[in-house]
Order: sequence, then C-alpha cells, then structure tokens
Amino acid sequence: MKVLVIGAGNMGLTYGASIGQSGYLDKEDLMIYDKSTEVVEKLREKNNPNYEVYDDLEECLPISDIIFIAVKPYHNDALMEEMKPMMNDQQLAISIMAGVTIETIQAGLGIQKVVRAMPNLPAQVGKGMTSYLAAPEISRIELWMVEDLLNSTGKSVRVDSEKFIDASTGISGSGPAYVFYFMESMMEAARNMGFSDNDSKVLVSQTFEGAIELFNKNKLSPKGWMKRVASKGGTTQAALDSFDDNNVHNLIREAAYAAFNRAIELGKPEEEVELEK
Ligand SMILES: NC(=O)C1=CN([C@@H]2O[C@H](COP(=O)(O)OP(=O)(O)OC[C@H]3O[C@@H](n4cnc5c(N)ncnc54)[C@H](O)[C@@H]3O)[C@@H](O)[C@H]2O)C=CC1
Ligand SMILES: O=C(O)[C@@H]1CCC=N1
Repeated sequence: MKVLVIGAGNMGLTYGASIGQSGYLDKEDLMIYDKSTEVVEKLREKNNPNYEVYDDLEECLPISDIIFIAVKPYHNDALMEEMKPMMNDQQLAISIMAGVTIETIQAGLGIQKVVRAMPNLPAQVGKGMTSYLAAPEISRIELWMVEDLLNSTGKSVRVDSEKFIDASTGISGSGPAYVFYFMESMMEAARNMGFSDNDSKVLVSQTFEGAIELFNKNKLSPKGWMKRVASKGGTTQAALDSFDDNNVHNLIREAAYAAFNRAIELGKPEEEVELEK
C-alpha cells in the first residue's frame, strides 16, 4: 500500500511524521508532495528517514492507494482540477480540510472512496483528536486501514454525518487555540502581577497539565472539580464569580459555535462566501 500526503504544512507534515514513525509503511511507500519549491527544498534538506519527498504530482499521485489532502480549503479547487485526470476509482482520498464536504471531493476528483476527517494540532505530539466520516463505498477493510492511519496521531471517533465533522471542528479542531487563548490571558495576568516571562509560562503550563491529569484520572465533572478547588468565600470563588458576572461561559460557547458555523460556510460554493486568501 502506498500513501501520499498532499500539502507539507502543519498537518501534512504531522501525518508524514506520525505514519512514518508508526512503522506501518516502508519509506518508499510513504510520499509527501507540496507544490511550493521552497517547502520541498527545505524538506529534502532534512532528509527524513520515513518518507520520500515529491515536487511532481504526476510522479506520485498515479501510484498512490490512499491520498491525504492537507491543503487549505481555498486551494482545494485548483488542486482537485490538477488531480482529477490522474485519479482512478480504486484510490481512496482522506481530506482534512475544514468545511469541504465528501460530495465536493467525490465530484472534484471523480472518485467515490472519500473520507472526511477533522484532526487537530496536538496530533503533532501523538495527542491528536480526529473525527471522521467515510463514504458508504469504502469497505470495512479499507476503513480499518484508514483508522490505523488516523490513529497514528492520537485518538479518533467515527461520526455518522457531516454535521458532526463541522461541529467537531468547533470543539476539537479549533479547540487547541481556545486553550492557548486562555493560557495567553493567564500568562498576561501573571506578567502584570510581576512574574518573569519564564515563571509566568511555568505557572500556567503546569496548572493546565495538572488540571487535565486530574480530570482524566477521575470521573468527576469539571463542575465537580471546580467545587474541589473553590473554598467557600475564598479566592477561587472570587475568580469564578467574575467569570459568571462577565458571562464567560456563554462567550466560550458562542466562540465554539462561530467556528462550527464557519466550517459550514467554508463548505458552500465559493461565490457565496468571501474567502480570506
Ligand atoms: N492547522 C490546524 O490546526 C488544522 C488544520 N486543518 C486543516 O488542514 C489543512 C491544512 O492546514 P495547515 O497544515 O495548517 O496548512 P499549511 O498552510 O500549514 O499547509 C498547507 C500546505 O499546502 C501546500 N499547498 C497549497 N496548495 C497546494 C497544491 N495545489 N498542491 C500541493 N500543495 C499545496 C502549501 O504550500 C502548504 O505547504 C486545512 O485545510 C485546514 O482546514 C484541520 C485541523 C487542524
Ligand atoms: O482554522 C481552521 O480553519 C482549521 C480547522 C481547524 C483548525 N484549523
């Protein structure tokens, strides 16, 4: 089996590295292609032992069995136009592009076997969360292979409609940025209180790490944990009351819905949406 990753950016390189390290494939069976000469040159300099780097789609696409599409959604139309004449109906495409529907990819590539997946950036450290949906034309055996590839980056959950891919984009896909937003705000508060940059970073990152570990080791809900931290009339309660007074809970929910809605918008035909290029 030969796997091709198209787009050697944040996510494409993550799949290259994770699948490569998983040992599923020999070096010549894992290929990465990018249309940017600069990106390809840099990658070749690094000489990764787990995959081959290509700068010509005609050399790598026709020989691939599974193709990851990891370019930005607004580059998809041009890419699919280039790919279509070289595709055959036995090939299987896995798209990780936000918003782009299975139907769009099937029509754009002229194939039926399409998986739409939504990973997230912690995939880079093997802690990714991916939701995915497979077209009915994909066999059970092919689905196992897809799952193995996706799970090389962390955990995955299979969903039964595209709505849940867009919804998970608003939760786990974009979610790491919400966590970083929170971290940035706490680090800024620490710096304002007089801590050095480094101490602010350690105070905040260890707090996040500890809280997540507690959460994962116990069945207590986040609300339950909040109660354990907060003493009656104490400091935590003062902070939580400030969150409530400022409606932070609803603001976070609204932000997640903004991402969900944007994912739906990205899936509409280009003329209906003003895309940022
Ligand atoms: N960054 C993230 O946290 C996540 C991104 N995604 C999705 O992953 C996709 C890729 O995102 P990133 O890796 O962040 O983007 P990126 O900008 O880091 O990488 C995209 C790469 O695609 C290449 N490219 C563009 N057009 C091409 C073409 N026609 N042929 C070959 N290569 C081409 C670019 O040169 C670039 O190296 C997006 O569709 C995004 O929606 C999904 C989940 C999380
Ligand atoms: O911001 C984006 O559109 C992509 C999808 C999820 C994370 N990054």
